[in-house]
Amino acid sequence: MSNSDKSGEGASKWRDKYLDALDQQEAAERAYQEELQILQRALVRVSVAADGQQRDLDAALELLRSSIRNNEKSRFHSALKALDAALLQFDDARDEMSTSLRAAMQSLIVPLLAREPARPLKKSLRELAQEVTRQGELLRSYPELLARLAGLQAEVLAVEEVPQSEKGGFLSRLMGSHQTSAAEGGESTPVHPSSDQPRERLSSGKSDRALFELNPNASLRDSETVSENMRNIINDLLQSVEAQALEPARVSALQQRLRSGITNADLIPMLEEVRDLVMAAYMAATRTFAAYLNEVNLELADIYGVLDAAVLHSGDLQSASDTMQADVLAEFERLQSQASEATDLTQLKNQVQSRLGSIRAALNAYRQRTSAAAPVTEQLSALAHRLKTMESEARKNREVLEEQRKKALQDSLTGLPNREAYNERIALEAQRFRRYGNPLVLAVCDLDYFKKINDTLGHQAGDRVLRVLSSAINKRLREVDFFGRYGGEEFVVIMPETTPEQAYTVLDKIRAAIFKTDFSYKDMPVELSVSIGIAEFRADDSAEQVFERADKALYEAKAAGRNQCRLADG
Ligand SMILES: Nc1nc2c(ncn2[C@@H]2O[C@H](COP(=O)(O)OP(=O)(O)OP(=O)(O)O)[C@@H](O)[C@H]2O)c(=O)[nH]1
Repeated sequence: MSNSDKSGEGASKWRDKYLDALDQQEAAERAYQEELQILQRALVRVSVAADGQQRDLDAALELLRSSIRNNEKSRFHSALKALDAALLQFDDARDEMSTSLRAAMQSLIVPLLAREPARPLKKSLRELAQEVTRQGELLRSYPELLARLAGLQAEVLAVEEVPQSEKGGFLSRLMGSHQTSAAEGGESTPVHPSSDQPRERLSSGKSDRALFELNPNASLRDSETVSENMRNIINDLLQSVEAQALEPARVSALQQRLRSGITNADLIPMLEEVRDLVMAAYMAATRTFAAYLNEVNLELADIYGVLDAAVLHSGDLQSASDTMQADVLAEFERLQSQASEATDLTQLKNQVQSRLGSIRAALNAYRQRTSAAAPVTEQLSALAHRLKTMESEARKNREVLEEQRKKALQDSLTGLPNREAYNERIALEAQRFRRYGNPLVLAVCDLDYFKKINDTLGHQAGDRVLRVLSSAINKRLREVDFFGRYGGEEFVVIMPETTPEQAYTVLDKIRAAIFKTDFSYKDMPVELSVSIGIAEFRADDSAEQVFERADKALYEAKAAGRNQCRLADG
């Protein structure tokens, strides 16, 4: 190849390379322009969304938008600088605002706490104060925090206005009454914090908390409708109650309320009602099943009686079988001895044939004697087999049922009877008290400063404290006393045949013993103490009224410094 050919080839290679590079450059340019446009559009949208927060910020955002719209590069840079400064200012202003909002919220909560509201209300207020400290930096959390504060404030103030006689029992307010009033049951009556029904006020205060427990990201606007998912779950629960044909009117009223759409404000009172219905349905189903098992047991006992008699009457079958076995064995023995004595094969063959004939005859005789009775015997043995299976199934069912019942009435953390078990027992004891008038005492115990234990050592330590405390109290009470976990760090003691003074002596000893207990968690000593409120049953008292008095005495014990017992006022 000549030199000029070589240089022509080299030039064309370089041209191709140059054209390729040019194509790549153009493609990169196009991509860059597209990305730039996307960024500009996004910037404009964000700036529109951020409008209206603050005047300086709005002006900086408008400057930025117009520089983008008119494609003015130099203005774009100065607009970015102005925006930066406005944002810093805005941040400071927002911090200031959240600090002053936080202070304002706390200054609203403190006077409410100073009014010494009932313990559950006090708890809710304290929790709210903590949440304000925790979440107070987020301006968007204020609508929810304010709604909670408004609800609690209404409760505190309204409780003070409602005369004692109209308040209803603490228990019924806390647990939710089993009977709903016409207003409560009304189709679309929204349950609002400002409602003047004491139970509803309390429930709605709890609603907010419970909602957050269900979904920490939940928005708590009372007027928001509840999600379809949640409505379906409630509906499923109602259907399971409906299947038990229990309180059909109440169930269909709830279903109708659900269909017409419920808001967050309605949710918790409704869930409380559904919970009561489901519990009642479960208990009713348990009772029905237990009654059925009882009937099966009685029937089994009857059938066994009949079988026993049949076995007695089948004595002749047994003797037929014995005769047949004896005949067959005798024939075999004869066969054996003849076989050993036989001198030739033909003789042996004849002897075997004759003996086999005898065995066949014995078997035939047995078959004839038993053939008449055979169907009855087979039926009896099939029946016995079926009965055995039924009996073992019934026993298993009984065990499962017993297990379920135990679980439903037991607190899983401490193994103590739970609030449902307390409800059953207190109703029984109150009935006995009304009939016989023997002294009956109810005490409410509450661990002191439990929150501090949880906060400093963690929930696991708290749980261990609850278990230790439960067994420490339980082992010091009599068999006839009832000791259960009412909820959280609160326990209840029912002491039948006991005067308040006797109860005081026993419980104060227990209190002192707990205070002396050396408890430590991971080598850290933890001081434990309890406060106890004690109240006796008086004529015409309901269990709720006595609970309320005991709880009030407990509150006084707490206020007087904790680690003490207090008798409710006469
Ligand atoms: N570890 C644990 N903590 C629980 C349980 N149930 C409730 N608690 C906590 O118990 C604490 C109760 O706190 P508070 O009502 O403020 O009562 P306290 O700190 O004992 O204060 P006083 O009763 O006034 O002496 C809360 O922090 C609850 O979270 C539980 O099952 N396990």
